[in-house]
Amino acid sequence: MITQDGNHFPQRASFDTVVDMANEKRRVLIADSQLRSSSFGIKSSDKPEFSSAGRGVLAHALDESRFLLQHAAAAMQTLHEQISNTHSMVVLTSANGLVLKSLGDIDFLEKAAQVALAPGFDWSEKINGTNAIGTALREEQSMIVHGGEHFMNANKFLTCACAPISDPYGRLIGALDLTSDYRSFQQHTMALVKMSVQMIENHMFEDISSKGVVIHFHARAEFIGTLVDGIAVFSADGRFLSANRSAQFQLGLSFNALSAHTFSSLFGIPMSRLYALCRGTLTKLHSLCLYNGVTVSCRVDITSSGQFFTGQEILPKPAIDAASITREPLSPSLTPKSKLSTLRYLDTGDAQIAAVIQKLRLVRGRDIPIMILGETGTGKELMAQAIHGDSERSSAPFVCVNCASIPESLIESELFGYESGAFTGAREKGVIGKIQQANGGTLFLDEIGDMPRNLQARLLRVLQERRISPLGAGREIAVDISILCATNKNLKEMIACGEFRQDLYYRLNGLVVRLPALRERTDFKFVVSKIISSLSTYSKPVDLSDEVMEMFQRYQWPGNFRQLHNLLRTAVVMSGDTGTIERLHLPDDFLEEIAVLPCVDTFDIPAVTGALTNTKPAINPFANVANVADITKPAARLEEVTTLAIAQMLRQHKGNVSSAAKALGISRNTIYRKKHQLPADVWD
Ligand SMILES: Nc1ncnc2c1ncn2[C@@H]1O[C@H](COP(=O)(O)OP(=O)(O)OP(=O)(O)O)[C@@H](O)[C@H]1O
Repeated sequence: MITQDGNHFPQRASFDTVVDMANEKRRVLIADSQLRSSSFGIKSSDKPEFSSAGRGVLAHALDESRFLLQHAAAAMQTLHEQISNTHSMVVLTSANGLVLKSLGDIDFLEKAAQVALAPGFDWSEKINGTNAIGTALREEQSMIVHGGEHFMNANKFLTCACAPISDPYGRLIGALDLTSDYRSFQQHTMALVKMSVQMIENHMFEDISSKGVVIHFHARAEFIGTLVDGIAVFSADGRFLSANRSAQFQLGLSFNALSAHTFSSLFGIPMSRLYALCRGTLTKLHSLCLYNGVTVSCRVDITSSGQFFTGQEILPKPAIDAASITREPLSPSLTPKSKLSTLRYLDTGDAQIAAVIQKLRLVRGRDIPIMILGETGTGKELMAQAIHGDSERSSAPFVCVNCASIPESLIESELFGYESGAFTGAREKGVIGKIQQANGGTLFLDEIGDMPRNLQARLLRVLQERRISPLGAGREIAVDISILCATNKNLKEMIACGEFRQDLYYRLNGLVVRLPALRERTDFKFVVSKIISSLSTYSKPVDLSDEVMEMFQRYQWPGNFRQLHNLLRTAVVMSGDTGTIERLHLPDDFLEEIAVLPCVDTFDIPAVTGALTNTKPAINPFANVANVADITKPAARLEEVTTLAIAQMLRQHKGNVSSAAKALGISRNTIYRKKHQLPADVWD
């Protein structure tokens, strides 16, 4: 028998025997780790070396871990909410043990700061000796390290449970850890961490699902679509691509062992038979027999284009999708020409978006550089992917360079690449730069406004001459790329201040399109329902209560789609089987912000008023605030409105934070967070 951790146990071991073996195994692993720690030259009395890795290293690690961070955010938040007020912290690290993100209780955060659980600190065994993060990463299995089991005395007040995280290709990419004061040790902590890791790993399948045939399976049909759903992905011709933890567990094979298998060797039928079985019945469950004799229920996700989906996409599926699936044979040999437009997926009923898509279609195939403008999270990158997906270049690479997240010192080598020995520390074989990687396809320069000034000239040359010279190469390489870029900065202002080259600007802006902010979109309700249905594909449909929809429409969504997506992801999980997202499923910080907004009948929000006419106004927290007229100007920004309301209430309560917070229905912390923005007279 193989557990979900990959541990091997004899088939007929009793439960007690299994527990004893697990404990014994943990003791052995801790003892091994203690020996390793000594061999690293660390002493238990040493003060931990808690010098932060530095902004450059952290920025690089954050950039490299974007995929992990993106998929871990919601699970971390949910775990954090589950353990709030238990003096604990949730910590996400890279595969090297560098803390990328931590969430925790304020009181414990202060204590934890002394042992540096903040981003940028290194918890590998080499630095910290035996500890759950370092040891779990070293052993590639979940670990509890409790109190005195920590190698360093300074860490002995902690109890930590950590589980490693693998990407859909079976590569270790990080770890999730829950750390508390050792006195608050809970038996179920490890289970919570493992469940969160399973959520993160399953969520990552969104990204790989478009690359193959996705099989969801479980011996119990009702578990399909839940956390323990087995997910395995195969290429169109049946080669194994990926499997989540539950699939590995059910199949009794590790990721590496599965790599030698095919669909038919595991599920007992050839791929062509699967296609025939699924024709016209994609949502139906099929019964298949695994190679080990276990019968499982399966659901298969396949798209008409020979590409496949998990149902987790955020984009609407056009009605013809389903129809063509039932009509056409699901043959892997379909040519890219039958591919549905990806731009069309983004056209969800907003007039501004429709106009943008129309313009983009007019320049399709002309390799005209396109500049996408819009606030953060408005979908610029998604639009860039859609432009590429609709172009003749769609079978070649789409390479994204985020100019803001690459440290300035690395951006040149990242873009242009280098040859072996180009500089000290360069990799032996050299590195192919992103521009060359995009050859034949599309290079997307995200956050172009953050491109360092000295590299702007080099980039301009590439755009003019379509040639690059990698560092240390002494030769030029021709490249054939289509250029897209995006920014939320005002490049014209940057040009006026001398921060952005005018000639580069004109090279990049063959066509400029601006994406509307979420609050301006007239298809708001539609996109909300689309996102919800993508998030709740496997459970029963989820709705928003009228009250929540009213709040959503009143809110300004400074983080746009990204913020909406994250909020809904957690809300869908929290709403469980109730089928409706209610106020109690929304995060406190959102409720606090919405509480200080005037209700809809006092505010004129252009894009949503039409949709709001029949909605119930929320209780207006401004009812007691003097001088409401100041803050109800349509142009007032969310941040200003919030600050002004807090200032007015503080004046009214003579600087008493508790009373003002109570009157506004927000927490004292929210007021303290805004302290630096408040005028001095509010405290008098
Ligand atoms: N039309 C849409 N419908 C649903 N979700 C969307 C839509 N557009 C974007 N998203 C989601 O919102 C998130 C942010 O999108 P994206 O990264 O494309 O935005 P961006 O404008 O490039 O952000 P930034 O400026 O911060 O880089 C992603 O998770 C994306 O899937």
